[in-house]
Amino acid sequence: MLVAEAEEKKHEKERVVNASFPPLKMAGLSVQELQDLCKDLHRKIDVVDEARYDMQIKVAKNDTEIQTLNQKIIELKGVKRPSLKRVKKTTDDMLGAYTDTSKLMKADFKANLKTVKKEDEKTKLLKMAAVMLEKEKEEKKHEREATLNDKVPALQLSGLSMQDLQAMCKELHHKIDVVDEERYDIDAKVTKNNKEIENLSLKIFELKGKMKRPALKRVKISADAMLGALLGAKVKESVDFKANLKTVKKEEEKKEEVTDWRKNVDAMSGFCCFVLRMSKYKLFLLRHGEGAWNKENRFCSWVDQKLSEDGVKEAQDCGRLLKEQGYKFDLVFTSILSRSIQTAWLVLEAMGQEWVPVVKSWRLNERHYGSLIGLNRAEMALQHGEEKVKLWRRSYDVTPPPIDESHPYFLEIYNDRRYTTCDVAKENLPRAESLKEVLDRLLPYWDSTVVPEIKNGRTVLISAHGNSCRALLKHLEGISDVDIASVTLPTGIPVLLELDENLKPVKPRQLLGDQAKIQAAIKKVEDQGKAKQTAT
Ligand SMILES: O=C(OP(=O)(O)O)[C@H](O)COP(=O)(O)O
Repeated sequence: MLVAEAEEKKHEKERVVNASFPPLKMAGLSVQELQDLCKDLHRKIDVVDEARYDMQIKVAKNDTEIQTLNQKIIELKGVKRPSLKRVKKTTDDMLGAYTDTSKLMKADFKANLKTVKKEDEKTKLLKMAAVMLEKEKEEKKHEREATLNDKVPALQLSGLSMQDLQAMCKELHHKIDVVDEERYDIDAKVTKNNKEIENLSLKIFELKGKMKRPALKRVKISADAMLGALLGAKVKESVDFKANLKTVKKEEEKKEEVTDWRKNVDAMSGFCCFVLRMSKYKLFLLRHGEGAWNKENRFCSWVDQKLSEDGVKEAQDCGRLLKEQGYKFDLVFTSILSRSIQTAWLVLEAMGQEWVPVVKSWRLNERHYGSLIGLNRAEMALQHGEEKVKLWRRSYDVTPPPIDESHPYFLEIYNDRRYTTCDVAKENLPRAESLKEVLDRLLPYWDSTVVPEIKNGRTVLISAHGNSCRALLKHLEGISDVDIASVTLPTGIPVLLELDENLKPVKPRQLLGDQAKIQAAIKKVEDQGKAKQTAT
């Protein structure tokens, strides 16, 4: 069976590599055409070689991460790691160590930082560490360029005969195959490593014990509705029977709190009240196109993933649709995560409105999922049950356990230079958030920065994330804490809100595009929390 599997993998590899670079056809080509072919093949080697190089770096990074996670598991299982030696060092010694790269690897930041008492000394050290990291990044960049140039030297075509050119084409074509095969193998290793990291993270999560049980929300619900639910009638999944049974004391408690503006509207006989209020402003909310981790069904949150190929297409389609419908933007707001910025750029490009200013703020970032970051939703559902995953994902005021320094993505997030540019100090940035906490950090920005622009008559696009957009929708539409759980936004679909002079919606939100496809996309996002599937 193992042999058969290996054979199958070999064929798959050959199929993929051959499909990317079909056999060489040189018959009947002129000298000029052969030269062009050489250039084209040379460029392709560059592209494949760059991809190969980047993946190799990722493999090295993943290997280190796997080692760290394994170590963490050993620790959590109770086998003690030899304790770090807390060397008392003066600030000057430490600064010396940081400027001397040979000593840098040995410096134990955590232990030493604790010994440095004065705040200004700590700041000095952190600044030095930031400079070092920046320098290291630059060095890596140069190393990458040098390695790639070595591997694929510049093309020399002048003075070559037709025969020479044909030989060179063959050589280059062969080289592409070699590099592409290497790239394929490394790609397979990256996938394997990612899976392993995911499993190890899950194991750590398990070992750290069960998550804090979220406080149950006491929803007042009528006795009839509860009986209906018990008898199988369609009710909201978020209903908590135990809590409800305790709250239902008398039949008079049938009165349901209605804070959702749409319910108020229904209560006032349908849409009649909309026509009484004029639509003054149009506001567009957009959850970015599909990101790499949306595809892998992992909680992405503050990890900076780029758009997947499908995500790029979604953003471009969104821009084309908005253009077709004649919309024009004056200002775009994004988070400081690449996937929302990339989406804004692609939308503007597809609309031919690249000149429109784009303003970024961490306050539009995705909800901080704390220690859940990086974990696979379907696997979490398998371990903890779908209901629990739904609570973590959709309840309004449940905060997941915070991310801590041992989390595999902690440093990647908090060492990122972008978080030194925020309007709050890095140490005060969230370590985990409920949707409520997202709204709490988003509202001051909305009120102080976005609202004045809208009221000045600017048509605004907010290119952000599933949960930052949901938080804003909750605020604008007055959706209740309970009902917000059933609001799901698919990626790459623009949401149009028409607002009156007080920025209150005058009609239901419109998700623009093919409605059947939108419904299917919403279902796909909801199903991400189901145990059955592991990736989309
Ligand atoms: O990164 C995320 O959202 P995003 O793709 O909108 O940026 C979250 O992981 C979304 O997860 P959720 O749909 O389970 O709330």
